[in-house]
Order: sequence, then C-alpha cells, then structure tokens
Amino acid sequence: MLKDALVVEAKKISPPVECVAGLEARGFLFGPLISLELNVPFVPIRKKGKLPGNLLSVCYSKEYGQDVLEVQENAIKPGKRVLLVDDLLATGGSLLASYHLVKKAGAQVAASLVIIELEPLKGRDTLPTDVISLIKL
Ligand SMILES: O=P(O)(O)OC[C@H]1O[C@H](OP(=O)(O)OP(=O)(O)O)[C@H](O)[C@@H]1O
Ligand SMILES: Nc1ncnc2[nH]cnc12
Repeated sequence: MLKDALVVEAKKISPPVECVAGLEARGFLFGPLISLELNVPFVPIRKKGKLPGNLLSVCYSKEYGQDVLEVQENAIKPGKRVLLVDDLLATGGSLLASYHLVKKAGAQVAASLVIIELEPLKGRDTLPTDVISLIKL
C-alpha cells in the first residue's frame, strides 16, 4: 500500500522526525497519514491567502509561473525536525520554498519525501535537503 511505503521511509529517518509538513494540495493527502503513524503533529503549508493569523510567506517559481506558500507563524516549533511531504518533485520550487518556510520558523528539514520524482527536471539538485522518492520517472 502506498501509505505503508511512505511510512517505512519516514520511519527510517534518523534522528526521528518530530513534525510532518504537507504541501497543498496533494501533500495533504499523504502527510496526515504519515504524521498519524509517527505520532507527531501535521502542519499544512498552503498557497497564498488560505490561512488565518500571523503567517510566514515565501515567494517561489515553478514550471508555469510564480506563487506564494505560507505557514502559520507558530505552527512549526523552533528546533524541531520537520519532514516535508508532497506528491511530486518537478523543478523543486515548491519544496525549496517550503524548506525556507521551515528555516524561517527556526526549525530544520529532516528530509523531503515525495511519491514521484521527475528526474530530468533535476529538482533534487536544487534542494539543500535529503530527498526520498518512491518512484523515479
Ligand atoms: O517541484 P515543483 O516544480 O515545485 O512542482 C511540484 C508541485 O507542483 C504540483 O502542484 P501545483 O503547484 O501544480 O499545485 P496544486 O497542488 O494546487 O495542483 C505538485 O503537486 C507539487 O506540489
Ligand atoms: N511536469 C509536471 N507534470 C505533472 N504535474 C506537475 N506538477 C508540476 N510539474 C508537473
């Protein structure tokens, strides 16, 4: 099962993950399943204009234009080891912006975990994090 494969990878990470952050939209399908298995909090990283309260924001580029990702200011606790989760790694713009959000929160990225990696786009090379992908295309 896809969830089991993701959880196996997440549990291999050492030191252990302390928080899972999922990227809108499809990171919301898998991130919460992983966080429940790891018994750690889930934090949503959302597209601009969707979250209330004080926010951290990062502007980023993707294959087809620019966008902004946001997270609530106090959602990620300083010093925590955060696992970024998304469905797909293409250029890496979304995960790189999410990495910067985690750093702005004073936390660290333990790894980026995706289901599919589009290898020709070399997104992995743009990321300062470990990248774990289940399927490479
Ligand atoms: O590595 P990148 O080049 O950043 O591309 C990967 C991102 O693109 C897709 O989402 P998209 O931003 O299209 O939005 P969506 O989740 O709302 O469909 C995909 O779900 C990833 O989040
Ligand atoms: N090249 C791509 N193919 C499918 N979905 C994507 N999302 C972002 N880039 C994509």
